[in-house]
Amino acid sequence: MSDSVISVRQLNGFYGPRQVLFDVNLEVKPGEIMVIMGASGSGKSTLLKHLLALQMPSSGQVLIDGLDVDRASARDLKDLRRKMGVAFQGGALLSSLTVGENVRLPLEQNTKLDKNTIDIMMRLKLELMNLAGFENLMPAELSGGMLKRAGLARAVVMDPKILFFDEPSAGLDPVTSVELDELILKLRAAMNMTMVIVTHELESAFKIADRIMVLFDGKVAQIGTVDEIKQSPDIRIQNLINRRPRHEPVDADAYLQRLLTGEKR
Ligand SMILES: Nc1ncnc2c1ncn2[C@@H]1O[C@H](COP(=O)(O)OP(=O)(O)OP(=O)(O)O)[C@@H](O)[C@H]1O
Repeated sequence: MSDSVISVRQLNGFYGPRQVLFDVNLEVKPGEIMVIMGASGSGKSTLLKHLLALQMPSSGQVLIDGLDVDRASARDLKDLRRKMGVAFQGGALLSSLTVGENVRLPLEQNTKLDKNTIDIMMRLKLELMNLAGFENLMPAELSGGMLKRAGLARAVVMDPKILFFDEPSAGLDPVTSVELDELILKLRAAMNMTMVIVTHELESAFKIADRIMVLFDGKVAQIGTVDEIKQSPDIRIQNLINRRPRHEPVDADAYLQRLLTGEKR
């Protein structure tokens, strides 16, 4: 028995005949923030789809909160989905509803709670996201950072056990992005939620992650703490975190200059 909230074992994922995930293993512990990084096309979104039970393993196992998603009944999957909060870029707020109505929506659709209780829960989550008093505004009236926070409030309004967050910093300026990172940490502290976050932003990853998983071409390159990843002996990871291209173009003039002067790089 493992005490992991998420266990991925030897997962192989395909789109039709094309394999995009190869023998992926991952354990996420309760209350842990796991950040998934990797170049574009490395399989991050596909892995997320497996973790959300939107895609089933071709081989291998995905256990979420102890449930083997591939063997679970429709009813079990429905119950499982209630324990998962999702804040995705595509999952923007509904523009015709107020911020408050958007945040209330999951409670209205999935619970039989009365209006007052739903109201209190909505306000609590908005307050946690520093959006107290904004419930009557329309999404179009919010800034990019506020929209993200409102989306996050909606994702956690049902008190999920696990939060999945895709690209929290995308489209945000650096200051707003730092504020959002702080809110993510505050949220974890307040709700002791397990989180899986996909991000391209190194600074953000290093700030919020307990551990980072790095994917390359559908394979796990490394899973480790921030320090372990920073000191990784894997040259691909060093390239990723130092933002060097995979194959550095050779600058003939500079090379000749170094050769002539004996200067080291
Ligand atoms: N619906 C699909 N059908 C076929 N191939 C797909 C599909 N979605 C993704 N792929 C392919 O699977 C591979 C992994 O894609 P995925 O979107 O998981 O990567 P990613 O790391 O999330 O990329 P990005 O950072 O650009 O979002 C890519 O080669 C992609 O072209």
